[in-house]
Amino acid sequence: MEAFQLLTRGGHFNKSRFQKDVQLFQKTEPRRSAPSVDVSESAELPTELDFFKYAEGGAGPSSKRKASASNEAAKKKRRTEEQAGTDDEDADEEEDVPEDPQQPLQPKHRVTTKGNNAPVPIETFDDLRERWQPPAHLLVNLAKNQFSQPTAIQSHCTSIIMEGRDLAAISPTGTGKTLAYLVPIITSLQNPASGNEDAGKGARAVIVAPTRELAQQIYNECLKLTEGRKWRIVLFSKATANTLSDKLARDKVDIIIATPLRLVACLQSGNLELTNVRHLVLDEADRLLDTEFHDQLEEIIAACSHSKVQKAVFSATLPAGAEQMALGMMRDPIRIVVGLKDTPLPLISQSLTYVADEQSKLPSLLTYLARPYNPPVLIFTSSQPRAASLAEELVLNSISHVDCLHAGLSMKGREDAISRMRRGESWVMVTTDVMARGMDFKGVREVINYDFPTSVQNYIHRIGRTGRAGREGKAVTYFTNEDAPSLKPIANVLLQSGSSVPEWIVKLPKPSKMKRKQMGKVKRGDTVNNARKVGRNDAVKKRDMIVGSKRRAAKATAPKGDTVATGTGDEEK
Ligand SMILES: Nc1ncnc2c1ncn2[C@@H]1O[C@H](COP(=O)(O)OP(=O)(O)OP(=O)(O)O)[C@@H](O)[C@H]1O
Repeated sequence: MEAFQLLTRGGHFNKSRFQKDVQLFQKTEPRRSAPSVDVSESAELPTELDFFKYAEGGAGPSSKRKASASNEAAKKKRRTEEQAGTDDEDADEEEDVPEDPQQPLQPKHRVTTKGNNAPVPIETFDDLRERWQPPAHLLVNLAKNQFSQPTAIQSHCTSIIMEGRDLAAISPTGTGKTLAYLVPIITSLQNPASGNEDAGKGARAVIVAPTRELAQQIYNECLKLTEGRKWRIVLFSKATANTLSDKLARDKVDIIIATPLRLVACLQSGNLELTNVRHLVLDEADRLLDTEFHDQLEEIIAACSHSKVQKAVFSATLPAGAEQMALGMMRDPIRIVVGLKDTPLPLISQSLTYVADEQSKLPSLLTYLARPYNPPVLIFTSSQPRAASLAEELVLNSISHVDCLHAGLSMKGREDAISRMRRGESWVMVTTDVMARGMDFKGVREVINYDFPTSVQNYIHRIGRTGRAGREGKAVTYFTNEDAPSLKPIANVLLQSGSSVPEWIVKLPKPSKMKRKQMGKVKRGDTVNNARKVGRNDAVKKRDMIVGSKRRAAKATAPKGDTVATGTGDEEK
């Protein structure tokens, strides 16, 4: 009877009487995968992270206070620098450059200029009209696209390019660098004093970008600004390269927008001359000046042989080596930096999330996506197979509107994915670094670095896909035990741009040169879910067994002397 009562109506269990037994049951279950820890919120070193033996100092309550103090100090330092216009990294270089009293105050970002006789920047697009008489349709198109005021980089670059000066421009992601060169180029090509007389003798401006997607985006911006007027703007592809084999057709071209490979292929085939080029722009210059593109860039630069060719490089990041290379190919250049070099805008709230190991990333991401988030989210992985694998996993886990874009897709596949993203049909876009630079999707509110970035620059460009054109954004970066040696430089970027970092990360020693070189070289599998890989391996084994047993059966029944086909399962498929 007592047992029946217990089973049907339940019984009272005296917890205080059986306290010891209760404690036994209160022990937490071991977890299948390590939990993720958003370390930006917590100043203490989580116990799971004790493997960072080199994290100096304890993580008691006092260190918590210190952590917030150091974060606060970093924020304060940044505020002071922004107000006073000092830049640690650039301080030495700037010493002999007096502040130009004629420069208008930039409302949001300080601007540092280096070089002889930097021209006075424009304050409004009306200034552009008064000083250089741009084509009327350009001003109409600016207004039509709600570009009412130039951004800081546009104010400065417009007058620098209009005055015929070579230029290295560094400005944070999403601050309008594309228009900073397109507006003055369109103005100057229309202007009799600066290039109009050479019209009809071949391309007068060449804009080079590292990816096809970015070249396409620049082309679209160019079309917006030139609408209503017959400009011949060419986005280089195999098809246009064929059209340009006709000299009459190519002489009419005004502006070429291309990736280095396509351009060089056309130059080498003898179907293109760049001798009439007045403006050569390298967008994402540090990427273009990388070893991968180096030879092609040299060829393009050599082909732009006009005595008055003006060179300009643009990027949100320009490491010292790339900057030296860029300035080395210029005449009396002006270097301009908006904000702090290699620092994202504080509009992007950044955080680091500890995920222990590769296998814990997927559960962490699924937990993240199970909570309310702001679509579209851009998720960066380190390789094409990983991007495809992660997208597949998300779909299998019922995440809605998942999309994938990487360079391994067909051209049509890539274009379609970009269009879906622009139409707002993709809520979760899984991608690779092909999307890390330059791509402008205004609506991207969150970026997740599923795989740790390969360098500080890579980090800045990836997270710069959000927080564009004055909007706020959020960036989350997963890190595993293996990423530990690369954590410090990224944490410094967070601090520099006003996001908080716990004390134990701040205290990590600066990685050695060798460790820095190894950044981004962590080996990761092609699939993001090993369990599924095991499933696949089993399937392959099963298939091979069936093939083997069929072969044996065929051999047994075959009349003596007949040969039986042998081979691997793949061949039989
Ligand atoms: N003057 C302006 N007024 C308002 N919006 C602008 C202005 N100039 C550019 N924008 C918008 O700002 C966004 C970012 O511009 P853009 O892509 O040129 O940035 P970027 O600095 O080149 O970024 P990245 O470093 O990522 O390449 C775009 O959506 C663009 O339309």
